[in-house]
Amino acid sequence: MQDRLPHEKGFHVSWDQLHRDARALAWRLDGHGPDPEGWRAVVAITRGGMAPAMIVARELDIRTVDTISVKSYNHQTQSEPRVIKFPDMELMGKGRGVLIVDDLVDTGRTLEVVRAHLPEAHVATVYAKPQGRNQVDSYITEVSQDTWIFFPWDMALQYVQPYRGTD
Ligand SMILES: O=P(O)(O)OC[C@H]1O[C@H](OP(=O)(O)OP(=O)(O)O)[C@H](O)[C@@H]1O
Ligand code: HPA
Ligand SMILES: [Mg+2]
Repeated sequence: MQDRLPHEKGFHVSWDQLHRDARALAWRLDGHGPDPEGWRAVVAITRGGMAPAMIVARELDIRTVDTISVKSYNHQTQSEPRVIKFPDMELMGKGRGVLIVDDLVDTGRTLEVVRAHLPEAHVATVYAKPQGRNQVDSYITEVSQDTWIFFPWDMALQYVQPYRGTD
């Protein structure tokens, strides 16, 4: 993470906001599957995609939920991202009718690798940055490239000094 920071701006997402945005994503996807019976499975990109994927699967009544895991770093040196855990590929096929869900797209490198294995799947993220936006079929909110998105699972409530400090 060190090499991704500092970003100029921070976009802090609460659990409540994430829930609303993931629901909005589900509603947007409803009825837009390639087949009349609707989306047949959700594949979450671990780990950040798991919370939004659960919310999307719940809203759209999809019971087949699987995961894909992509490793971008080898110890501390950056390497080509590769899949280290696949979903059930017999079930997923080329991805037709499958929703791939992640929390966000940044550079798009993660999605590029995932798409190569499930080329017919629909890729949906809750948030998107411009550099990776063309790797995503559906998203809810765009933030600028120099914004770091802070997710609720990476944050905690803590005391802050009043704006007008006391001496
Ligand atoms: O578009 P990219 O530049 O590839 O970045 C986006 C990916 O990076 C983050 O995951 P990360 O690899 O940090 O793992 P995590 O989900 O386990 O936190 C995020 O959850 C996306 O999956
Ligand atoms: O903006 C971000 N926030 C959290 N994780 C990330 N992984 C890549 N970009 C981001
Ligand atoms: Mg991730």
